[in-house]
Amino acid sequence: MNIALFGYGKMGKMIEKIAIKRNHIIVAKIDLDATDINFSDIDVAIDFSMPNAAFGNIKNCLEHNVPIISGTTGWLQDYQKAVELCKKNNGAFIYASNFSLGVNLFFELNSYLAKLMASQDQYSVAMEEIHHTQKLDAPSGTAITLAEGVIDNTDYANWKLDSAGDREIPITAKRIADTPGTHTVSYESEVDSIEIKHTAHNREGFALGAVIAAEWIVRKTGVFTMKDVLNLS
Ligand SMILES: NC(=O)C1=CN([C@@H]2O[C@H](COP(=O)(O)OP(=O)(O)OC[C@H]3O[C@@H](n4cnc5c(N)ncnc54)[C@H](O)[C@@H]3O)[C@@H](O)[C@H]2O)C=CC1
Ligand SMILES: O=C(O)C1=N[C@H](C(=O)O)C[C@H](O)C1
Repeated sequence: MNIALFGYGKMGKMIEKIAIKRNHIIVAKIDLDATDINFSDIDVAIDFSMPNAAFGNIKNCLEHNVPIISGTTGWLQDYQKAVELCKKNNGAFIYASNFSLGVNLFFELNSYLAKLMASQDQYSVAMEEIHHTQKLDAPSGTAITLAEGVIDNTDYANWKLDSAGDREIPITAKRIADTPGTHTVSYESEVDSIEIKHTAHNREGFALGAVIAAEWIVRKTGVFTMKDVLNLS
């Protein structure tokens, strides 16, 4: 498969390694706004760029009939516009806040635990995410997806960075050098705590998941999620 990388930073480079190992060809590495991209060569594009660049890259690919996988976080105010563009162009698009298999299993576990806790008013929920110091957005996209998993299954209505009011999930974001991504969901009562935690040891899981999603989406049309790719529920 001919793959174009939008964003050639920490993730772009890791995806390149894994894609080549899986016998794909990297036909373009776009690391800044570019106007001279040869879209006719590209079977699928993978975007791990920056919050202010992702939507433009997704739009560009969809308007040139190139399926696009995006893992960039911090641009979700434009997600619905991307969905509309995909439908209008009869294209193919996946956004995931986290492409690793482990985190996608963790999302399922989080939703299941939230369902169990929905009727247990003595517990209150909180989340913590820890990432490297270069991360631009907070809270992480993964923490937002985890919060949405709780909101969908309980009477929590919203999430908030740091302190939170009634029926709001507080998310703490910590930045510690060289931390690929650690997420904890905890339920506290007066007498005990329940915690679930996912720790990424490196970026390989994110990159492998993105390449698997790119392999999966070719010749499909529609807006998909990692649940579709991994056949979860
Ligand atoms: N969904 C997932 O599984 C994961 C998502 N991420 C997200 O992916 C994004 C990238 O992460 P990293 O590679 O660690 O960041 P990075 O900062 O190492 O790389 C981003 C690259 O994007 C480039 N860039 C800037 N403007 C661009 C444009 N208009 N078009 C193309 N490239 C452009 C920058 O020059 C930079 O090299 C972040 O939003 C991060 O939160 C990171 C890891 C996993
Ligand atoms: O910026 C990162 O590094 C990561 N970003 C994603 C997020 O915001 O959840 C996924 C992963 O945790 C690494």
